[in-house]
Amino acid sequence: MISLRGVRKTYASPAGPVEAVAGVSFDIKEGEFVSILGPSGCGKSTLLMMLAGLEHASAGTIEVAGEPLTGPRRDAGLVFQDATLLPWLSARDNVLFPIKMMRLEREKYVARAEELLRSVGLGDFMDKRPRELSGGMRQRVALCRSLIHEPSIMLMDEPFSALDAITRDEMALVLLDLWARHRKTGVFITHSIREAVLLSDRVLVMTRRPAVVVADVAIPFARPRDESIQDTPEFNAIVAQLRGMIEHSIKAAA
Ligand SMILES: Nc1ncnc2c1ncn2[C@@H]1O[C@H](COP(=O)(O)OP(=O)(O)OP(=O)(O)O)[C@@H](O)[C@H]1O
Repeated sequence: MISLRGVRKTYASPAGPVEAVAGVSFDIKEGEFVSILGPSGCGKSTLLMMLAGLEHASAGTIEVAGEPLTGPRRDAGLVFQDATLLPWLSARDNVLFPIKMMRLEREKYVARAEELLRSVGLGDFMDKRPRELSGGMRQRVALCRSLIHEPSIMLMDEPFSALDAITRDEMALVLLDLWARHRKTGVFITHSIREAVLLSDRVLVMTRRPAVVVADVAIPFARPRDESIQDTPEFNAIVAQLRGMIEHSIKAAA
């Protein structure tokens, strides 16, 4: 579904070129959920922006569904760290906002918006404005908004990192459930190793900037999964293995 070959990104800056991503290659199969872990500032967001078609690669190729990526794609749903909801719209209308932007027929999507909101526990909050919702609720709305137009890919850049620890754990379970229902191809950027292991089929580990992928770890737990897998020795062994890889990649680059 997604294929990267030798993808590089160099930004121009007043202090000279900044090489953010230095030759990344990997494939993601249809329906696979892949997390990307790496040290802060290593180029993860840059990689996601390139996958979204919002940044051009300086070199290399990105293909989505067999076609070279040349710009933003309609069949991708995006979720960022901030929910970025429009304050004057209700939760329902925020979810429906991409439909308006794409000039699709609103009435065809209202039932889907409401079903999505119910599925993340916001059935009683559809008419609320963002200021009447908690941070976790706002991010639930953002998840629903990313799915409203039935995209085949979900691209998520640290969607839970602005939330408190308890809400964050809750949101990982909301996403696990949402993903089980909709089975999109998912790319998830996170700093949380546990979150990555809980949610993913594979975890890619990146080095410090300029980033390359140093490890590609399969997560063997069967689906559907629930939170109880986090208490198993197997889960904790993978978390420890990934933590070791990240520490090693930071030291190696230092
Ligand atoms: N538009 C830009 N112009 C110049 N440099 C940039 C630009 N965007 C990002 N960078 C630089 O590229 C590098 C990678 O940034 P990026 O945001 O992709 O990292 P990240 O891994 O997502 O970071 P974090 O985990 O802290 O969110 C950083 O050194 C950053 O300063």
